[in-house]
Amino acid sequence: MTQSSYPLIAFIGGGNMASAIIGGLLRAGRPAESLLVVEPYAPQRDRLAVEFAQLPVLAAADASLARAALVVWAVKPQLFAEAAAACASHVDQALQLSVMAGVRVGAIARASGAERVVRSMPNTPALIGQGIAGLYANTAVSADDRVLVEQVLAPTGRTLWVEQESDLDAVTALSGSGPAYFFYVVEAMSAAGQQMGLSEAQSRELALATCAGAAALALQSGESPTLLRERVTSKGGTTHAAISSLQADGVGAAVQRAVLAAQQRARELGDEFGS
Ligand SMILES: NC(=O)C1=CN([C@@H]2O[C@H](COP(=O)(O)OP(=O)(O)OC[C@H]3O[C@@H](n4cnc5c(N)ncnc54)[C@H](O)[C@@H]3O)[C@@H](O)[C@H]2O)C=CC1
Ligand SMILES: O=C(O)[C@@H]1CCC=N1
Repeated sequence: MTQSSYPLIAFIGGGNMASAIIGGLLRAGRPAESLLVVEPYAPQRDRLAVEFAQLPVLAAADASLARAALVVWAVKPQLFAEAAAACASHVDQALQLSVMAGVRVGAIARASGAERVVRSMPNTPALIGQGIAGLYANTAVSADDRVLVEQVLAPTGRTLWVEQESDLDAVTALSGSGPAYFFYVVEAMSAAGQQMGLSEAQSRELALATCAGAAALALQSGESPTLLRERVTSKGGTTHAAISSLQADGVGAAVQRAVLAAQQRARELGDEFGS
């Protein structure tokens, strides 16, 4: 592909999530000049300049945004309306891709003036190319648009399309917020390691390597987590003692309640920002 044959991608907001996608695209060989970022916060612009040489970054929206085939919304949901007001007159012909939690396609179409909108819900492992992003497209989005979105997100990890926009609230609760649940469990396992006399570094290494290995085993074997758990659990052994303790404390139900609380919050955010 020649440099000029790459459709221009504009990012509104150049923070964590935008950086994860930009880093993936550059690593995959996309030229920096085929990207454009609007980032009003000067220290963040400096960080982008250090991390991504040659990346064109604007301090404010201007008419050059009109060249973008794809506009990626990567601001905090609370700042979307303000950011959209500054960009709408330049971006209304482009395909819109949002990574914002809770802002629904209707609100994005209205504020950007654009017809074609894809909402995505990525997660932070996108930073190392191991994320998973849920995707939802409105009816104006074409098959070619979907392919472009998949290409843009591919370097950050997997993608999964959902048919109902409301399913993105479940995706947000499960995989969007999910890395935090995992870190919470690792924190608790590491604390227990230290309580038993291991050092902080030893505890963390053992907990993280175990979780990474267990996830890789589950993914590669394709076997159910229940079967894999039962295979670790010897009758009358140590795992049985631990799982019995978790069950007595109602940890499984507590995790389910936590995920449903996140889904409820995702719905509330959607209602807040309008449909
Ligand atoms: N952090 C996470 O785990 C996930 C975050 N998200 C979503 O991604 C979005 C971005 O999150 P982060 O990258 O973590 O936030 P961030 O705060 O790192 O990045 C947002 C950037 O937008 C910039 N900004 C503020 N006002 C702007 C404007 N008017 N025009 C252009 N840029 C503006 C800020 O200066 C900041 O650099 C949020 O909507 C969040 O819901 C989605 C999935 C996971
Ligand atoms: O906590 C949040 O609202 C965002 C969405 C998913 C992860 N972080």
